[in-house]
Amino acid sequence: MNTPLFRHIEEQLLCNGLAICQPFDLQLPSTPLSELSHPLRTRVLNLGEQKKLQLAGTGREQSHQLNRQIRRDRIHWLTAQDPAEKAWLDFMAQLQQHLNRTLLLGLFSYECHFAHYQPGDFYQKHKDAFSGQSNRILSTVLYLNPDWQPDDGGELLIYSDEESDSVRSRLLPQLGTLVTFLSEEFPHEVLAANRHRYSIAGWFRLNSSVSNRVDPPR
Ligand SMILES: O=C(O)CCC(=O)C(=O)O
Ligand SMILES: [Fe+2]
Repeated sequence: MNTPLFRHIEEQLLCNGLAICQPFDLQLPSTPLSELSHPLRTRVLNLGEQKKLQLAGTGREQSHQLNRQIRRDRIHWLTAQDPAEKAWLDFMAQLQQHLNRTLLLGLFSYECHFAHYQPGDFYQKHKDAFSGQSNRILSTVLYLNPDWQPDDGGELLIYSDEESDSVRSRLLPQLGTLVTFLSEEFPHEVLAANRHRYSIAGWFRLNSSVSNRVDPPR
């Protein structure tokens, strides 16, 4: 059922290391992303009301104060307990299977969290993985904001490489847009918005188990 979408992601990843899927892409007449996104937006709004979104960190050793200079979002990890969250995890499990079959990526697990950026919040230029130091291989972001306008800000900037400041893609966080990219390849940055900005950021990982110890997700 999701084959055209998965094939689109597969082909773009193969050519560019980066795949952008927009809900009204004419090449993808029946993308399920809009359908999946609505209940996920409702869910993250509820989590916000229940104060279940927590300040995010960027690494265990870093102090809270330093984190605040790098990223300002609040997060909540998805689990299969909630039906909307489970639907997203199931969908990503299908994508994992597809990419392993077609691109032989050896993706082993997927972890993801909701993120809420309040007006003015940002995430400075960073990479999600550094070669040899992490088993995060593929990053994904699904956006959950209906009617996002260019004036609202909050774009995701994806840079060509570490050295240059040349922006390869600039993306509005529009409801149902999904971006997938190789975690070690692309530095990226979230610009401050003047609206509340919701998303699901996730990572496929390789298995880095040693001596029969299976690496836990996260
Ligand atoms: O929300 C986005 O556009 C990207 C978020 C991000 O880069 C991250 O959470 O690592
Ligand atoms: Fe990131």
